[in-house]
Amino acid sequence: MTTKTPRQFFRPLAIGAPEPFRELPLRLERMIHFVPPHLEKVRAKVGDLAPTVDIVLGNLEDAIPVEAKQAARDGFIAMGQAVDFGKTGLWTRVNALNSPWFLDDITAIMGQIGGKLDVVMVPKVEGPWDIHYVDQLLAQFEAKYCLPKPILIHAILETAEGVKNVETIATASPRMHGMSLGPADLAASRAMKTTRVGGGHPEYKVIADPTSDGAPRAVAQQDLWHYTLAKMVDACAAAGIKPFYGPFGDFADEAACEAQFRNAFLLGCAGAWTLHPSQIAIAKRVFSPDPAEVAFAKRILEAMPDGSGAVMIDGKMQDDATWKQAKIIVDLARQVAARDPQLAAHYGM
Ligand SMILES: CC(=O)SCCNC(=O)CCNC(=O)[C@H](O)C(C)(C)COP(=O)(O)OP(=O)(O)OC[C@H]1O[C@@H](n2cnc3c(N)ncnc32)[C@H](O)[C@@H]1OP(=O)(O)O
Ligand SMILES: O=CC(=O)O
Ligand SMILES: [Mg+2]
Repeated sequence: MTTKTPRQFFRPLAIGAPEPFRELPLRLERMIHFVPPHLEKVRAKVGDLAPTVDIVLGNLEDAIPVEAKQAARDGFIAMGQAVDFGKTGLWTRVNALNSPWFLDDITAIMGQIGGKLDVVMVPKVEGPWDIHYVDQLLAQFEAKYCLPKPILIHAILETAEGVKNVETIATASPRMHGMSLGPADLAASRAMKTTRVGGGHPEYKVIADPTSDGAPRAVAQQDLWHYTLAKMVDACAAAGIKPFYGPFGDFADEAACEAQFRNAFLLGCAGAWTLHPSQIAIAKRVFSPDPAEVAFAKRILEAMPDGSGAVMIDGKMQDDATWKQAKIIVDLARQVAARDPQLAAHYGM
């Protein structure tokens, strides 16, 4: 595939548009909280909700009824204008590029709250061509409305073709913020035989060989999403952008939601989507590092002030590589501590 030269890659795509970021802004993004903005009752509480989450996202795509598409767009704009989001990110998930609503979504939002918007989440991204189109369009709106900072793009990985092209999507533009796994649409795209929004399936398992005594055979459920999540994490990490787990639809099963989120956290994800207020505490718990892990990581950094050599701590060998792992945990804890005084106390920061 033909790619731009490095200098061209970082050039604004419209005269008067701001320079693309060379590095992503450093932001704590443990949960992307989805708000249905066509519902006045929910919108009215966004001012109280905003300080309790890292990102508020106004959802315009799936889950918004066709007859409420316009109300959702208008509601998101009204909410964006009315609320002071402070340090909380303001995102929107626009309708898909092939839908009758995308162009009006982006035109209205950029014209009215482009200056407050941080990230546009683009669903059903199939390849870099989708990112290039949105990239150019955003640059034109940024120029038209003299916006001082670039708006970032977050892609949802939720089609088989998108998964095939994940690496070229991740590197399509300096505007790329990150990517979320969309297990519901991806399941449909792959013709998986499930009816769930994320999580495991009891029938996706391996079974031990039969034994001569006929004892019950051990069975272990496998993770349906491991392959895709790992592929996405590598593509994002290599491109210097952020991977996220997406939605977990069974609100009543908090333990399964927590397990899904924790697998994503351990594998390298920065956060996950929260679809219901009950999932906010789960995401906060999972995507803020464990205080005991932070304490151990601090001991590694203290034992190896310049990050080199080898030392033993509690019988375990530490070297440059564990120092780097420890630094990731301590840096994240610092970000969390700056936002959450209670966790700051637990971390001793
Ligand atoms: C596969 C995908 O694309 S996933 C992404 C798309 N899906 C979404 O965005 C769904 C977002 N969530 C929602 O729309 C709602 O949670 C629903 C419609 C699924 C369920 O809503 P309800 O039936 O009202 O749930 P429930 O009765 O448990 O809600 C409890 C309270 O939380 C509020 N609430 C529910 N979800 C949210 C939310 N996402 N954000 C803020 N408040 C919410 C309700 O309004 C209700 O408030 P009240 O006590 O003042 O009446
Ligand atoms: O949009 C999310 C999904 O899982 O589909
Ligand atoms: Mg989807």
